[in-house]
Amino acid sequence: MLEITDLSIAFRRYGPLLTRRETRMLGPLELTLSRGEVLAVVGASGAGKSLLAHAIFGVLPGNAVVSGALRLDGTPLDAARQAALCGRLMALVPQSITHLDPLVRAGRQVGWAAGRSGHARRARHGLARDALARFGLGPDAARAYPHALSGGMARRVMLAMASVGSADLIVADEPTNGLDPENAGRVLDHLRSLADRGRAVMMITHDLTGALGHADRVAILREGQLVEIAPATAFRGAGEGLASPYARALWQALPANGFLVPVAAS
Ligand SMILES: Nc1ncnc2c1ncn2[C@@H]1O[C@H](COP(=O)(O)OP(=O)(O)OP(=O)(O)O)[C@@H](O)[C@H]1O
Ligand code: NI
Repeated sequence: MLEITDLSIAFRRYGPLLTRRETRMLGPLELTLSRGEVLAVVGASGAGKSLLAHAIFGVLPGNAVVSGALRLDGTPLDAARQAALCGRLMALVPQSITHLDPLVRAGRQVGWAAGRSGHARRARHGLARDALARFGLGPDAARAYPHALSGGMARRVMLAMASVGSADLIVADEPTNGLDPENAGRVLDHLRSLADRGRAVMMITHDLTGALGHADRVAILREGQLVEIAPATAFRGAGEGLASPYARALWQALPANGFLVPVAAS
């Protein structure tokens, strides 16, 4: 469904005497995402995970220089199409909870998202209520303004917004940050069920263990480079099924695998 070819992102900086420099932060990389699939994107802080998400939605800052090609269902995904499809055919769960409108009650914002995705006005309220309930939020949360929500509650409101419509492509940037294990499990299960119903899900996370139980494939980013894309089933044993030393080191460093210090990483 989504094809990313030769994608690079650099940032323009101005140096002394009006010199201009570009620093590459991501890529070049290739990535595909199919319907029915959960692709986890894993990497350390600063690896470029959010940049990848923002490139797909066309919401990078003005000093970003993007090259490469994105295609959605075989058609180029250019800026006009990104703007037209965002919140309809494709939905982003942003990493930062500041994306909620501070002046609007949470339930109403989920209702707006339902409206943007094409639902009739009279259906929005019920859809918003159901979407919030899926993530364990009741009427009190729906009535609250964002400042009165905890970080984890705000994140669940954003998840409800992204899943209230019928987006075919859902990109969730750190969807379980700030959530307790029960709610985190609920979120991962719901993302999995969206894929099982034929959507394509990209799940960005620091949490390799949480991702493995729910993802089909895992893409590993390191300092802007795509180190490896491995099936989730390759993360077992001593990581013999993984091609790169870095992926093996990440796997071996997990608590369940004995906290091996990733000395082998290169
Ligand atoms: N507007 C910007 N201008 C310059 N550099 C930027 C900008 N936005 C991001 N970067 C740089 O790009 C790199 C990747 O950032 P990104 O937000 O994608 O990381 P991340 O993998 O999502 O990290 P985290 O897990 O902390 O969210 C970082 O080094 C960051 O400093
Ligand atoms: Ni990020």
